[in-house]
Amino acid sequence: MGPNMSAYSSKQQQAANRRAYVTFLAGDGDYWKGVVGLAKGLRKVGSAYPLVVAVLPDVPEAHRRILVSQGCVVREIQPVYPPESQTQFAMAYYVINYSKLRIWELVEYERMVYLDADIQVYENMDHLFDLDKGHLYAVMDCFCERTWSHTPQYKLGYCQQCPDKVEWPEQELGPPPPRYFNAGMFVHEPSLGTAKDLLDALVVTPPTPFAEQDLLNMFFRDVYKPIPPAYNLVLAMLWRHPENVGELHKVKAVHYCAAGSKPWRYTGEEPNMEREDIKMLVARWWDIFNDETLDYKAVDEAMQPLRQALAKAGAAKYFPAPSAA
Ligand SMILES: O=c1ccn([C@@H]2O[C@H](COP(=O)(O)OP(=O)(O)O[C@H]3O[C@H](CO)[C@H](O)[C@H](O)[C@H]3O)[C@@H](O)[C@H]2O)c(=O)[nH]1
Ligand SMILES: O[C@H]1[C@H](O)[C@@H](O)[C@H](O)[C@@H](O)[C@H]1O
Ligand SMILES: [Mn+2]
Repeated sequence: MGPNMSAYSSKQQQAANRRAYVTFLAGDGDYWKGVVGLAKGLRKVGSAYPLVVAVLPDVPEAHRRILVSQGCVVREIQPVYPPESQTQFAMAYYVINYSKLRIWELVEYERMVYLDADIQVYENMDHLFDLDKGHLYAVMDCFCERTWSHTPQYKLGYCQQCPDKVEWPEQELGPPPPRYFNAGMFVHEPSLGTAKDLLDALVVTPPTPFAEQDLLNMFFRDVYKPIPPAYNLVLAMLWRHPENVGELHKVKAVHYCAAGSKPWRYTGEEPNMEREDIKMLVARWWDIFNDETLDYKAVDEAMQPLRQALAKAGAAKYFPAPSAA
């Protein structure tokens, strides 16, 4: 390798070092299992970038140690609280998700892909880091589940996934609601300026049922760019809008967000949970979680620069993660 080439690749390397997946972990419950599953899933698809876990102070030391032993980069963040209000969140615990706003403060990274702990990645999606800067990329949500029952969309049976099926009554309600993303997955650029603006916006914005998801939708309205549902398959899409899902085996990331679908709590009892596709997706999650060959080994770390270089050169498919072999 000539001197120019090595200078080039070290520059590439520096850029790669400033990219990471990031997830969020709060409390001493069982969501750490989701994070472990995600870390192993990212390894299985040969992702070139680390998984940062933004943890709240209430995550026990024992859980943090498990995450580190799985190769995660653990970063403690301080909780963020919304202004006081009588708001009923769609799920009572959504209030803790305001702390997700802290991930804009992780400025040692220039580009991050945020993933909820209840997401599993089944296909490599490292190319998301190459998208044009200046936008927030995420998948459009679906308004058809009961969690949306407080909204005019739900009451009318209007969903942005099929806007022509039930027409929005523009005469009565004005223009249709702007495109709305699910905040379980998005591509963002950390920035202290944006982080401050988000926290300032929070102070003057009354809390609403979908907590930080609503706030992020308002804040990024003008720079939001939708990406295909395959990057964050909200499970309800399977029974609400199957025509928008495409082939299940081509889906890159599955979001186990429907009531009763978290794999580590799955009983099959809630509505739709007895579906064959759901059972298959839950089993697929467990296969990865239980696969010891996907456990982190320090040798993976040593391979990272090589994997990144090959991924850049488009050779990722010829070079699967060694642990997945
Ligand atoms: O006790 C908990 C609860 C949640 N989380 C973290 O918070 C994330 C969000 O919680 P859920 O995945 O249970 O929430 P949903 O997917 O049902 O909710 C959706 O709406 C939320 C509104 O607050 C968020 O925007 C969330 O990212 C979006 O996918 C989890 O994945 C996990 O990363 C924890 O660590 N511990
Ligand atoms: O964030 C929520 C959550 O993930 C719900 O489970 C889903 O029904 C909604 O569509 C979504 O907006
Ligand atoms: Mn989720």
